[in-house]
Amino acid sequence: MTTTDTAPVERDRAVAVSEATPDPRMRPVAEFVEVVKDYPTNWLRWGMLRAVDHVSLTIAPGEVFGLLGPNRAGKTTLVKILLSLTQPTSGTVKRFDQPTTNRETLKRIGYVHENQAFPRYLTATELLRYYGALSQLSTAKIEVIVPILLEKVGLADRAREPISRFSKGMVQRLGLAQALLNDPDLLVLDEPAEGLDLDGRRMVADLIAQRREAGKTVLLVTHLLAEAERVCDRVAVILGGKIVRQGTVAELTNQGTTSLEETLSPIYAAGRTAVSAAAFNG
Ligand SMILES: Nc1ncnc2c1ncn2[C@@H]1O[C@H](COP(=O)(O)OP(=O)(O)OP(=O)(O)O)[C@@H](O)[C@H]1O
Repeated sequence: MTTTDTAPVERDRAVAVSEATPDPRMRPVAEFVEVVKDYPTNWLRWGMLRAVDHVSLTIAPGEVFGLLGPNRAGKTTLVKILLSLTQPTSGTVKRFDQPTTNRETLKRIGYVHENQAFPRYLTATELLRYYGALSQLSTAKIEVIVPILLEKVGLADRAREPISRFSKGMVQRLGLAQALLNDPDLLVLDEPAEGLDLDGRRMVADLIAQRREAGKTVLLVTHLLAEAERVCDRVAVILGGKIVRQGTVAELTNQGTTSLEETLSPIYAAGRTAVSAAAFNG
C-alpha cells in the first residue's frame, strides 16, 4: 500500500463504522471524516499552511488508540479539533456520536498535554480541589478522590507542597491526576511521557492499562514508537498532515515479527525527503 492510497479507504471505513453500529455503546468515541485544517502563515493571511489534510479516522470505545508521527505532523492540531480548541477548515468531527457543537460531551474527556502549566502558588491538593470544583464534583467526592489520584501518580508525599517547588516531571504527573478527576470515558494524552523519568513512563503505561481494563478509551499522541507499541491496540500514523498508515499494532508489526520503529522508519524517511523536496522546489 502506498502512502497516498489510504485516505479514501479510511474515509469509507470511518463512515461505515459510524453508520453500521446501531448499539449506541459501540458507536465511535471519536470520528473524523475528511478533516482539513489550514492555518494562516501570517496575520495578513497571505499564505496558508495545511496542517491536517483530509484525515478520516475513528476511535472505538474501550481501545487505546495511538496517534503517531514526527514533529509538526499535525497530531496536536487533530487533538485540538477534537476538543473544540480550534475549528476544522472543512470536514466533520464527532465526539461520542455527537457533533462538536455539543459541548456536553467535553465533560466525558480528560486531557493532558505536554506543557502543563498550573498556578504555581497552589499546592497539588488545592489544584485538584479547584479542578474538581470546575468539573462540578461534589466536595465529598473531591475529598475522597484527590488523595487517591495523588497516590496513583506518585505525588502523595508532596500533596501539600506548592507547585512552584515541583519539577517538570512532577507537574506532568499532576496533570495526569487532573485529567482523571472526572473518571473520563476518553482520556487524551498528548505526549504524556514528556519530562518523565523511567519510573514516570512506567506509571503512564500502567495507568493506560488500567483505563483499558475499566473499559475506557485512551487516545495517546506520541512520537515514541516503542511506547506506542507497548500500550496501543491500534495506531494511525500522520505525516505532513495526512494519515499514511492505520491499523492494529499487530498488523503494523507483522504480528510482532518487526518493531513499529522498523516498520515506520522508512515511511518517516520518505516523508522527510518529500518535505525537503517541497521546500527545495519552493
Ligand atoms: N496556531 C497555529 N498557527 C499556525 N500554524 C500552526 C499553528 N499550530 C500549529 N501550526 C503548524 O501546523 C503544523 C502541525 O502542527 P502540530 O502542532 O499539529 O504538529 P504536531 O505533530 O503536534 O507536532 P509536535 O510533535 O512538534 O508537537 C506545524 O507546521 C505547525 O507549525
